[in-house]
Amino acid sequence: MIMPTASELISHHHAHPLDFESVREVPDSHAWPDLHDHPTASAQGAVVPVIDLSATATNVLEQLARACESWGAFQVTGHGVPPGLLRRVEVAARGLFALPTNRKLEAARPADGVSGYGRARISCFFPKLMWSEGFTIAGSPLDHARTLWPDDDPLAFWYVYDARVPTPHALHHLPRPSNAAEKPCCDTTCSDVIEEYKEEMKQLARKLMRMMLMSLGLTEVEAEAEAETGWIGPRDEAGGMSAVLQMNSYPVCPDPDRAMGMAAHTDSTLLTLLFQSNTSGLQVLQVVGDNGRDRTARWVTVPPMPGALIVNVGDLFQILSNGRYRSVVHRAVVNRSSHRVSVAYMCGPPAASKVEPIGKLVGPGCGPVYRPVTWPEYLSVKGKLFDKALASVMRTQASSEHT
Ligand SMILES: C=C1C[C@]23C[C@@]1(O)CC[C@H]2[C@@]12CCC[C@@](C)(C(=O)O1)[C@H]2[C@@H]3C(=O)O
Ligand SMILES: O=C(O)CCC(=O)C(=O)O
Ligand SMILES: [Fe+2]
Repeated sequence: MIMPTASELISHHHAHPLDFESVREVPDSHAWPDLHDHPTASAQGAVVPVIDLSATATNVLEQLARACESWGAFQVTGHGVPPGLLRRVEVAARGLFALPTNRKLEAARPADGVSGYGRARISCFFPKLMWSEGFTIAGSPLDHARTLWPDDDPLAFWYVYDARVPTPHALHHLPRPSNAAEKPCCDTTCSDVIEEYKEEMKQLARKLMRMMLMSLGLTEVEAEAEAETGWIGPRDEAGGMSAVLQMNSYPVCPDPDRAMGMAAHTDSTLLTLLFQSNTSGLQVLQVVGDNGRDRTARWVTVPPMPGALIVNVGDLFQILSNGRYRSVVHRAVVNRSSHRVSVAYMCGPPAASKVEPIGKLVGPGCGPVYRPVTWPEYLSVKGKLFDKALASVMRTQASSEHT
C-alpha cells in the first residue's frame, strides 16, 4: 500500500467531486500507477462458483464450504429476490447519482458519519482518487429522503431516473415491467424501493448466514443458537442484524487502464450481498500458489449473470469461522462505454454483539485465532489500519493458550 502525503490527504477531503461526465482524459489525481499488480485471469480461466440456492440437491452446503474456503466469494441464483425488485433498485441508484452535484453534496457524508454521499471511505489510504462515487445508507432511507428527494412522490422517482422526461404525461411512454403481476415503478418512490430491497436482503442474509454456519459443521440447532446469541442477538426490540446499504456509481472512463473504480479491499462485514447489474467490473483476488514464503495471486472477473447476487465473505465471518473462511480481496474496475452501478448490502451483527470464533470450531489443537470484537470496534480499527486490521485483532499465542 502506498501511503498518501499530508497534502494529498488534505485535498482528498476538500476537493469537489470530479465532473466525470465532462472530462476527456484521466487527470493525474485519478491516474493509478499499478493497476496490474497481479495478472488478470483469462475469461476461460478460473470461475467464481455459482450456487443455486433453490436446488433440492443435498450438496449445497458442500458447495458453500468449497466456495468459502477457496474463494471467499460466490454468486447465488435461486435466491428468491424478485427480478423486478433488482431492476427497481438499479433505477433508484441511477436516479440518485443522476442528481446534480450540488443536490448530492447537500447529502454529503459528514467527516465523522457513516451515511451520505461521497467517496469510498477507504479513499484516505490511497494517494490517488477512485473513479466512482457512493451513497451510504445506514438506518432508514426515509432519513435521507428529505434531503435528496424533497418531493418524494412516485413521479420524482422517474424525473431523476430520466432527465429527458419533462412532464408527468411522458410517463405513459416509459417502459413498464413486462410481468403484469409486478408493481409498476411509477407507484413507488425511491425510499420505498430501498426499504423493500433492504427487507429482502435481510431475509436472504439470515438464510445464508445459517447455511454458511452449517457448512462449517454446525447443526441446524447450533447455527440457530449461534444466531440468537451472536450475530442476530436476542429477539428484543433493539436486537437484529444491522446493515448498511452502499450504492456505488462508476461513470464511463476515457482511459480505464489508468483508473480504479474501487481499490482492492476486504469488506468489514459478516457477509456482503452485492448486486452488480449487467455491467462487468467486479474482480476478486484468487490466491493460486502459497508456499509459505511467496503467494501468487490473480484477479478474476466476476461476470454479471442476470438475476444473480454475489456473496462476499467479510472480515467478521473470517473471525467467526476462526480463519477457516477467508474474507475475499476484491476491487472494481471501470470501462469506457457503460456507466456501471452496484448496490452492496453490507451485513453485520447488532452493535453490542461481540463476534468471536465459534466454540465448536475451537479445540485443543486449535485455539481461538481472534479476540472478540464488536462491529463498531472493528470498523474503527479498520478505519485506522485498513488491510492490517484483521491481523491486529489476532490473539497472541500466549493469550489463546489461556482461553
Ligand atoms: C459498515 C461499513 C462498511 C464500510 C464502512 C462502513 O462504515 C460504511 C461503508 C462501507 C464501505 C462501502 C464501500 C467499500 C468499503 C471498504 C468502504 O470504503 O466503505 C466499505 C467499508 C468496509 O467494509 O470496511
Ligand atoms: O462495485 C463493485 O462491484 C464492488 C463494490 C464493493 O466492493 C463494495 O461496495 O464494498
Ligand atoms: Fe467491497
